[in-house]
Amino acid sequence: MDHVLLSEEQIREKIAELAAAVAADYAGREVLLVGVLKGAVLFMSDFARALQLPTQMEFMAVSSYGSSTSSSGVVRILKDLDRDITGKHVLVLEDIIDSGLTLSWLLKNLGGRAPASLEVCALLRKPDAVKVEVPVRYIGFDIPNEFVVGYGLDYAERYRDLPYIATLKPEVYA
Ligand SMILES: O=P(O)(O)OC[C@H]1O[C@H](OP(=O)(O)OP(=O)(O)O)[C@H](O)[C@@H]1O
Ligand code: HPA
Ligand SMILES: [Mg+2]
Repeated sequence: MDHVLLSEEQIREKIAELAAAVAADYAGREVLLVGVLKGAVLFMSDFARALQLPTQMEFMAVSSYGSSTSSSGVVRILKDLDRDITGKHVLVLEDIIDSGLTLSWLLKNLGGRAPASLEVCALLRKPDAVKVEVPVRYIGFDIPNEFVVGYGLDYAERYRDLPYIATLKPEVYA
């Protein structure tokens, strides 16, 4: 680990803010949260509890990084949604937008399934790494273009369990 970028408390406060914004915007509607596995699993679990609205949860697993620190650009569906989202208000929960390739692909894919609405809530975004612009309604933190781990984010499947977000020493992946 290099240094802690976002503490447990900073993450908790930000999730409360995001959940309040979503609750205000979606009042009176039922939201279908779609978590993108595996990275978004901790975010999904904390966000769903903070959100004071009736929600349902679905998960989709896609992978473009494998054990590398840069996106291959090739997105594979490892697990699809279990049900139809036609007519649903879908809010996609992502842990991070790095190149934007995963989300851009996912939004096209989900958009083709006729949801009533489709928005994104991402905890982290790296503005300097973006290769494709993706329309994102809710953003937690803009972070520097460094590889980060923790709070769901992995390097070669490790560190997802950390309760905070930290940068990884470059020599670990160089
Ligand atoms: O904007 P991008 O450059 O596409 O990167 C973001 C995506 O990469 C990570 O997933 P990963 O493929 O590592 O799968 P994982 O969540 O199972 O770790 C992350 O969880 C996002 O889904
Ligand atoms: O910085 C990152 N860390 C972990 N996983 C990731 N997937 C995209 N960017 C990252
Ligand atoms: Mg990963």
